Amino acid sequence: MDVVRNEPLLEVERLCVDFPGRGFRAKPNRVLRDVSFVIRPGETLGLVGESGSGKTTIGRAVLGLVPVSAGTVRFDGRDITRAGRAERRRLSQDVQVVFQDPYTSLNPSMTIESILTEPLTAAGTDAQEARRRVGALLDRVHLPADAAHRLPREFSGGQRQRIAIARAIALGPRLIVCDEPVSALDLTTQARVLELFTEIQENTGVAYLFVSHDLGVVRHVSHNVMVLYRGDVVEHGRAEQVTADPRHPYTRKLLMSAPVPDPAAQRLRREERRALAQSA
Ligand SMILES: Nc1ncnc2c1ncn2[C@@H]1O[C@H](COP(=O)(O)OP(=O)(O)OP(=O)(O)O)[C@@H](O)[C@H]1O
Repeated sequence: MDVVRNEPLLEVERLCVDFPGRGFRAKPNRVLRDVSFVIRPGETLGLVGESGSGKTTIGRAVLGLVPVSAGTVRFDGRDITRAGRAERRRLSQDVQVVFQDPYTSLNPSMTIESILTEPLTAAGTDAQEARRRVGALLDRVHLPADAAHRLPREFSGGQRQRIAIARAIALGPRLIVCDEPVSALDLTTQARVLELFTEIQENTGVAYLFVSHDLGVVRHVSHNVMVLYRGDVVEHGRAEQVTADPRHPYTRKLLMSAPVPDPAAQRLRREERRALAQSA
């Protein structure tokens, strides 16, 4: 993928996040240490690492959902680390999120039309105009117009994730934090939803911070990849470089555990894993 060269949209510099330690007088637990990266308009940064490495916390820090202990998060040149409620509301038009679980991220009692008009009316769009835009939003995620009057439970996991994507793009954001957006889906559905993310990016120029534990998924959609291990960045570079020529042993391990449908490639991986285990 060609990286769009431009001024940074999101600049995270030496970000540190602490959570309170467990127990009386316990020291705070530092879960992110000096994390720095840049995302330019139209670009995707894939963030990978095993469970507990701090991926979600980075996304939450960008969304202003966790307090930042040190460092800065700049969006469009402005430090948003300590943005107040009014600025956060303004930012919510520019920065949106798609969560992992398509079964819990949509309100089960709301029709798809209500789910999609909610962000629009909250941002001041007239209710009639908001309803008018629903058909176009559904079309952009390849769902039929009659989906508008149905409830989330009538849709499959992949279709629900399409609805969540339609909601995320309703306000024309410039950045979407995608937190494990395909992890709950089967492999075929994953591939289709990843294709949709790419198509939307090509059509709108939106940037993604794409969080996943699966390097195999991340390399399909990312221009750059950052690998996180226990709160530290251990590798950061162009997606092709990180996946073809990983520098860090942890990245190599992640790469070898990524599922591949091709049996010959899987055999090769098994052999590589065995060789690596013997040399360790
Ligand atoms: N609200 C919180 N309070 C205390 N500790 C937290 C909180 N949220 C996360 N943590 C801790 O911070 C660390 C990083 O968690 P985070 O959810 O960012 O990891 P992750 O890489 O996204 O993992 P997963 O893939 O399992 O979601 C973990 O040790 C976790 O237990």
